[in-house]
Amino acid sequence: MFSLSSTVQPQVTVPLSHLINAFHSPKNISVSVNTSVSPKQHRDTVPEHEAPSSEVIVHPNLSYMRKPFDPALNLKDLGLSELKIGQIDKLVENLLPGFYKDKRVSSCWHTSHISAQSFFENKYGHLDMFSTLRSSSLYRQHPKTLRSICSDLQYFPVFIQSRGFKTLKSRTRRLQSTSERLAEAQNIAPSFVKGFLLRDRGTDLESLDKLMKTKNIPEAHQDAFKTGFAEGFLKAQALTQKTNDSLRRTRLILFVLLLFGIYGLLKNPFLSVRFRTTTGLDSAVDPVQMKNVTFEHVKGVEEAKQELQEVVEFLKNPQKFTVLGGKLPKGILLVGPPGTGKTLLARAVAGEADVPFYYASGSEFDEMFVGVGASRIRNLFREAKANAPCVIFIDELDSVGGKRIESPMHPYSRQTINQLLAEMDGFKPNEGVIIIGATNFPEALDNALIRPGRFDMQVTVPRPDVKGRTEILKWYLNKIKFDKSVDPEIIARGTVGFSGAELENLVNQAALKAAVDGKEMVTMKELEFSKDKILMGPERRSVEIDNKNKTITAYHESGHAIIAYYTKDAMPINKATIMPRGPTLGHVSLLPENDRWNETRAQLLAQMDVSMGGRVAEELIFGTDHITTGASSDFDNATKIAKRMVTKFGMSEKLGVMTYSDTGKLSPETQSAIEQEIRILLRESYERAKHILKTHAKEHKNLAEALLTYETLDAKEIQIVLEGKKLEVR
Ligand SMILES: Nc1ncnc2c1ncn2[C@@H]1O[C@H](COP(=O)(O)OP(=O)(O)OP(=O)(O)O)[C@@H](O)[C@H]1O
Ligand SMILES: [Zn+2]
Repeated sequence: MFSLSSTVQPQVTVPLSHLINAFHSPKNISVSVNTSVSPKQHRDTVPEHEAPSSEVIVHPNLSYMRKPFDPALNLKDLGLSELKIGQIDKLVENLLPGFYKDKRVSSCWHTSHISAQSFFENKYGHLDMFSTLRSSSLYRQHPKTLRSICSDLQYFPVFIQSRGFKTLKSRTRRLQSTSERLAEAQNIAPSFVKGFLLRDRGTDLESLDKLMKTKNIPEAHQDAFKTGFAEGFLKAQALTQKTNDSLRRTRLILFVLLLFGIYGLLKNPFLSVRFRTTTGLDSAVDPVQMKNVTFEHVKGVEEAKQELQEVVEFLKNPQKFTVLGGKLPKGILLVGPPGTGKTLLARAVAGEADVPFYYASGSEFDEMFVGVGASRIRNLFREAKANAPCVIFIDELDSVGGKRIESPMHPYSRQTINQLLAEMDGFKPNEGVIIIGATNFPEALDNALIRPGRFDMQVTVPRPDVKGRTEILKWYLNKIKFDKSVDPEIIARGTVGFSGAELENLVNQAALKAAVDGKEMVTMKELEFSKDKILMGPERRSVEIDNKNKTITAYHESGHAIIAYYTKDAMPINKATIMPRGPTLGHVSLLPENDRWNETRAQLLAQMDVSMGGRVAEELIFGTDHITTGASSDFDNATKIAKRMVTKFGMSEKLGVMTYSDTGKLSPETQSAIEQEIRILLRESYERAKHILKTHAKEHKNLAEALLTYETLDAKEIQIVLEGKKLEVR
């Protein structure tokens, strides 16, 4: 493996400004108002209502609803943004005499009980007349005249900044003005506030008539002026209607929620507990019928399945078992690493016996409130007993039944454990309730829990062996489309230590990769790809590696490969690549023929030699001055093996068949003897690797060149190159 040391690791950096732009540009494009209001200011201002300006409409649910941005609707330019509602009334009254009276009455209008200054306000609230004015046809006909009217209006005594940034201060100031206050009052404030806000409205305006006269709007155009207003009105009306509808809806929802809250409070003063109790418990005591999951679905854990088989028989017919006086365990503890199928097994037990399955996670019972965890346990068991025979499954049993000292973090854990113990003691073996607990740390469990009569049967669910992994891979491969050439066993051999869940993920990722690449079927290539991805992190195709580093990596990796190929006890090669992945620039993967339960001295030495191959290659090809940092993890690996050989496996003649566990506590002589032995093993290994690479210099060169051309070579291709044959062009 050619590992990247942190000093040379190239980093992909995204300039901060790009990020900022990426986050902000959409907002900036759509609207300029309020984007820079800080969250605090939001909090301070949201209970009130944002003055309806032409761009932003704020709902009480605090979400901003924006009309699509229309650059033509810029009130500020017109000088109309600072207009009072009373002024609008006058304007309309003058422009369209009788307009209010004649207007069609919408079916859902409602009477305000606080009278506003005009009928229009009472009925429609505050409208932004001037945006509608601008969008009307009149504006297009008389842009100049209208603009000057508007600029006159600007000098009316109102001090409202309706665009730009909003501050708390400007907000308060705005509240003292009238038109927006009205709008706010109508939209969100309760009626007594409305009364208060409306009291001091005072608007005495010059009539628009006068204005029109001073601005000399010709007679003939006054009709058009009015029509323009009418058009604008209708548009604005529709908009207000929409806003009001949604406001009403939100208010209704809030009201209902409030009612619920009050009801809860009346029923139980400890509101939060009650809420959590009911919701949490309901979910805990809902049984799931697990007919569809059977032992057939759980692969690679044959022993566990066999042990659980008798539990299934018992659940099918509890009486039959107890007639003879035999006792079945009440509780079964499934012990194993995460993702090995413990939950699946428990479900399969219920499914096989065709009984209800109650699932609960230990962490659900861990409560800050007194008695809640315990009462959940009580409810769970009550439900289960009523529906026996059944299976109760408690995942993460250690988080409820752990040996905890009472800590402030888990104040009532003791109570919860005691409740669990009491419940388990409280029913008879033939009642037909089986409790299955799962844990990754059996040693963390409270001793009281594993006494006879409680969780007294332990079933280990280990990580699958190569046979188990093959079965699991086959099982999940059968759910996707895969090529005939796929050999699950090869993948299984390369995935030592994978759990069932990880293997499922591997197959899934391969399927995704095939889909992304537009393939019709999953092949070995995708499976290998996703295996490497899970083992080593994603490929880093975007990383630009210069030719010099590529060449070094190619020789380094072929060094490993050549040693592996020509050393008798080394594992067979599976693949060599110079594709950067995770923290590495390239790697060679070897595949044990089988899971190795034991390793011989020769095998360990061979592993060390293969590790040395990378650095030796660099030294031989580029010279001592040009060796790189890329071999550090190789040396780690080799040193670990050598150390274990000396201190654990009794494989050093000098130190004999003895183990040395805590090397720090040994005498200085012994320590230095151990160091000496490790050093010798490593040096000899280095020399062996050098010898092989010198002998096969030609093959080494060929392989490195093939890697530079093809980036990745599989076992067969490596063999072809090393036999001196030509690779087929891919
Ligand atoms: N042996 C297996 N056979 C088939 N599928 C498996 C196996 N092990 C795990 N899986 C798959 O992985 C998923 C997760 O496994 P499961 O939740 O049963 O693991 P677990 O041991 O309960 O893990 P945890 O300890 O994290 O709760 C399962 O739903 C299943 O799809
Ligand atoms: Zn290496």
